[in-house]
Amino acid sequence: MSNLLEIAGLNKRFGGLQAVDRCELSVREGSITGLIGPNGAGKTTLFSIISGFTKPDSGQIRFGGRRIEGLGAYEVARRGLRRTFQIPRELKEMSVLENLMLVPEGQFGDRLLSVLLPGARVRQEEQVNEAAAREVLETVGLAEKADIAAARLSGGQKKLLELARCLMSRPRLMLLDEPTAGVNPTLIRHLMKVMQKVHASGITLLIIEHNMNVIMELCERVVVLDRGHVIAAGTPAEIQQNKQVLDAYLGGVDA
Ligand SMILES: Nc1ncnc2c1ncn2[C@@H]1O[C@H](COP(=O)(O)OP(=O)(O)OP(=O)(O)O)[C@@H](O)[C@H]1O
Repeated sequence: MSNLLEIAGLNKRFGGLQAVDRCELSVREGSITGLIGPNGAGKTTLFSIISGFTKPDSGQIRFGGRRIEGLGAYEVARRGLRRTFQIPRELKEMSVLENLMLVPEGQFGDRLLSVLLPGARVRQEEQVNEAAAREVLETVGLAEKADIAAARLSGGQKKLLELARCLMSRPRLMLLDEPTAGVNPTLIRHLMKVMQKVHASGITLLIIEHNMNVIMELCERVVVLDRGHVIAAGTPAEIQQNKQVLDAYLGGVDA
């Protein structure tokens, strides 16, 4: 299996803090890869850099064989790489369905050109968009909530909506930032099934997760970050027994 994402020598400093430090990481096409590490290890910063929200100081990122470091978030997303956020970013007053329908880019209806086009074409595109949004809601199990305001969803349901928004554009690679954090155990089970379904549909997943049960069950490969640097990579079983990984976690616990 070839690598869909390859990161080499990546660095990012915030003032006196080296948040990402000579980071080397790869994600195989078609895999579910876990990204773990103690609090403050640099996981979210790494996601922000990969997805074009934060500029790295140096280093290379290849996605599908092409360099993407330094591209903006819009351009990275257009190439098929999307991320979710730890804290869901739904538009609260809009319905769940509308939240999804806003995602696709380059719709005729959005462009100035649409003023010049017959309305029927815009309406036809809206219908296609709505059908796609309903299908995504079906996939994540939110179909019954389509018409309620996003603000009325529970915390766990907002996590599902965040994932659904990411799914709307059918990316090649999805970066999921703590998809199960703050979610009750029943909904965690459901979220895991959704992630497996998304993966089975052909999307590669890189997941930041603190819940080790989720990592162990979902991921075929786990990468461990500590102080911005990758200290280990391997199967979940290998990682569980890695002394350097245990030390990294215990090092963060106050005696
Ligand atoms: N914009 C920023 N400015 C300054 N420091 C930052 C910024 N973003 C992150 N940091 C710092 O960089 C370090 C890495 O943070 P990051 O959020 O990437 O870690 P993390 O591994 O995702 O942590 P957690 O598991 O707690 O979410 C932390 O010390 C954090 O305080």
